[in-house]
Amino acid sequence: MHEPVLSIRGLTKTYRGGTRALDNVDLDIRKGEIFALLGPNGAGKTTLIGAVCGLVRPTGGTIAAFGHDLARDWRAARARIGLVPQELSTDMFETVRRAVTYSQGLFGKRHDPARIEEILRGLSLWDKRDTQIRALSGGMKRRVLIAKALAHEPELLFLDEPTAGVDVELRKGMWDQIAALKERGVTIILTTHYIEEAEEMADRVGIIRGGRILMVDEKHAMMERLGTTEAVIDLSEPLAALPPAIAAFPVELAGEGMRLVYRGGSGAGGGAAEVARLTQALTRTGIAYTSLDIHDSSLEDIFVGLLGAQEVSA
Ligand SMILES: Nc1ncnc2c1ncn2[C@@H]1O[C@H](COP(=O)(O)OP(=O)(O)OP(=O)(O)O)[C@@H](O)[C@H]1O
Repeated sequence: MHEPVLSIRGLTKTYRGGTRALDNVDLDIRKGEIFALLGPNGAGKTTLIGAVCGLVRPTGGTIAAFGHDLARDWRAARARIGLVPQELSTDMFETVRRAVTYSQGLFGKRHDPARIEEILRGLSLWDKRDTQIRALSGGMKRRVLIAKALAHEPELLFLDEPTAGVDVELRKGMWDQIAALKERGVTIILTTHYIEEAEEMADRVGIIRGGRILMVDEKHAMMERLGTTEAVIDLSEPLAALPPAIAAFPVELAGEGMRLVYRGGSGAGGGAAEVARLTQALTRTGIAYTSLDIHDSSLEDIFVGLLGAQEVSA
């Protein structure tokens, strides 16, 4: 495997007052991937990003980015990292172009107006280049944040809740922009509590809660390993009991004998393939059915199952 672009070991952060926001976090990020860090409010996502971007001073552990130890060689690493924070805190009276130009110079890059034009055009902000940021819509302000983060051409980009509170259309637009960055070879770490976002975008998913990483895996592997398939089969005639050939499947009889409910793992051997075998067994046993409805659990179901429904909606 390639050397990871980011390598975190034993990272711990205890805030003054005693809140342990990160608790012995180990994480490796691969070059070119989109990694989604998924967790409920207060899980430690922003603290983790802050520690890598030099905004939060860790209490313990090490962080290496592009082979540079952050504690010793911060500037060299930071120059290759971009951060899109949750909110714009400064620059309100600056024009879009001046704010992005300022960001370009922050980490030692030379002023490159052509590159700034390219970034602003790519984010549909070129028409607004001479507008003060305070006069922009919320969606445009978010795009300014992305433009600022891209101005010094980072190879690793953090997006902290990139689509929190934005409408569906804008969210899809953001996803397209993030996908385009990946195409250009940028490694992306995004935090979100929209599971749909992780499901749509991520190559790998890490689940964090209470400052601890509970699980890291390829999104597809996670869905396959932890996912389930449910099928509801409406029968033509009520059944008093399940014949043995049917009872061998993970099924239950419901709806006063008029309905079969299948629940199985969605991984290899289970899921749709097993439901197909079940329907064959029904036909062989002479049990007729009128409808079949099958669906796989989503990443959301898995997430809720892991964390508990209350926490996810918190
Ligand atoms: N500056 C601070 N001082 C003290 N405690 C803090 C500080 N910043 C964060 N915390 C606490 O650390 C924990 C983790 O917070 P963090 O903002 O990293 O979580 P998060 O996963 O980003 O949450 P959200 O999804 O709500 O943004 C929380 O309990 C929070 O209250």
